[in-house]
Amino acid sequence: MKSNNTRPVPISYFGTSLLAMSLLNKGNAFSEEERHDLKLYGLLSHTVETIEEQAKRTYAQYAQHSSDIDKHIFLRDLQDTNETLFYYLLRSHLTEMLPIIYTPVVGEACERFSEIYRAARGLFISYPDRGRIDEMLADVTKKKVKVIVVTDGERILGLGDQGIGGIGISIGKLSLYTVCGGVSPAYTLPIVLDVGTNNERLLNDPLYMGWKHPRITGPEYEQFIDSFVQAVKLRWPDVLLQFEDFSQRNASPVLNRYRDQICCFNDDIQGTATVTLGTLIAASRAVGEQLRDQKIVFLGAGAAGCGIAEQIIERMKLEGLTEAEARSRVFMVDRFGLLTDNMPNILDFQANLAQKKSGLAAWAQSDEEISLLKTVQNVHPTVLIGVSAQPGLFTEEIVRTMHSHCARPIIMPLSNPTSRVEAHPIDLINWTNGAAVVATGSPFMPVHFNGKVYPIAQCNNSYIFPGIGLGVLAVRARKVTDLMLMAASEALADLSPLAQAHTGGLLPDLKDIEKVSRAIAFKVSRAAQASGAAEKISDQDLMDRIESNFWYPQYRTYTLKEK
Ligand SMILES: O=C([O-])CC(=O)C(=O)O
Ligand SMILES: [Mg+2]
Repeated sequence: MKSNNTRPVPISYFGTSLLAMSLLNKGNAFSEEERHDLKLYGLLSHTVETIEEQAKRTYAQYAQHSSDIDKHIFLRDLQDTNETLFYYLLRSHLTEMLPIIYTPVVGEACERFSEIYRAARGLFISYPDRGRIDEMLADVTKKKVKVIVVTDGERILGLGDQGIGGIGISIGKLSLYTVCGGVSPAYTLPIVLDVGTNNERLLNDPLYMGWKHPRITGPEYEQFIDSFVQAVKLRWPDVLLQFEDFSQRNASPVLNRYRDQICCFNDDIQGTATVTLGTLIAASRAVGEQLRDQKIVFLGAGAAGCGIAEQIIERMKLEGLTEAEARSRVFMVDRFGLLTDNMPNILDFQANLAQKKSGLAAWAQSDEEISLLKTVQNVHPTVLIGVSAQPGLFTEEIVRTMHSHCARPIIMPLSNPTSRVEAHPIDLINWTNGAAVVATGSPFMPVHFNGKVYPIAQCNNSYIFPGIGLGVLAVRARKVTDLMLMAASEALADLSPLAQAHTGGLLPDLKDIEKVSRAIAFKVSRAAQASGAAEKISDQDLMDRIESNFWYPQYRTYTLKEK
């Protein structure tokens, strides 16, 4: 690990209040000199420890918990006590602990938020307090907030409305900004907008800690979101604002309203699209083709699915197809069947993705809804993507049918968490006799089949947003443009072991995630400059900026600030 700036940091906290500051606390790692200077004598036991020693003890404590949710609670406690140690531990056991602090276990933590609640973290901005948002933002003691993840908790992963429990996902995502993308935890802020909940279980739960009221909607909701965004702009004009897990109904309108007003993106629409596109470019290369050669069927035509589809179409155009050619290769199926232009109630963001019924062959001409199976039987897709949040819908029949027309089908059941996955990788590998190229949204163990080991790529936004954050911070980008997202996909695809060397995983190993984030940050920054969203600087300066922005979990030396 390289090192952060090593100069002693003057701080104004000492004694018990210093130990209570999770960003500054070092526990028994405070040196003799610091103990003296910062009035810690007697508050700590004799032995001065290194972070390695502390991490050994902490890992042993972690390992004593048998359930995943208890492990999650333990790690969150550590995060609230000593953030440097938390990130040190996480970084040392990333593959093991990422699923605990993030997808899938974070889903359960959101569902059970009020039950497992320990200590305050982040900001809760509730609708009844709408007149005081400026004041609430002023209560944040962090001097510089550079990345915010905000949710209104209405569509947490595939788990629906979790009310204020949604802040769990904001916390989890920001932990990844730090451990994967080197964004200092001192610069991050999780926020939940409490606009009520329609989850009956929460409304009837005496322990629920949020505003017990049905969700506000329509103009009241819009006005509230607007007050929030304007207050953020005023308080932290250069912040990167990540919208997370808003409902399908609100995600696109909110993004469209604010994407030119503040540096922001929607992780579920754009982050998912970016990582999926990167994975698909890599998968196409792995089977010796380009993306333009693929025929793609989606199950799930929500904001996330349509966001991915549009990004794929943009890329196919860059690879030389016309818009019409690209659109003719992408098919969206949702619970009403294949999306066609004669259907009533097509949503705005779906309209351009509906196939022209008149342009399809006889199989699509009856008035009945066209099922996923029927679509696969007739379209002969080479790529199948699941973003339906409905488990098990990629059935054996569908997968075998797909494989009968395509030697190396690319199959991506992306729904999260694990309980929502459209098919399990082991089945996909079995049903296709080992031929499928598989990527999932949640983490899965490698599959052993016929004496071979198949690593399962986790096509999750976590490959992308930390790198985007690092890049945006490095060049202080004013916007997140489509060009920047496209650059992030390409950077990821270029690092695919399977595409490069025809062996190994489709996506880079998690142990290389810092390298991946740096590479993405570099290309994203370049694209920001090319889009006019950031000042131009030389490659060397850019690399220096990325490196100097990268925070490592190491203790700094403190001295008491002179009054
Ligand atoms: O958090 C994840 O694992 C991916 C994501 O954004 C979602 O499913 O909403
Ligand atoms: Mg999400």
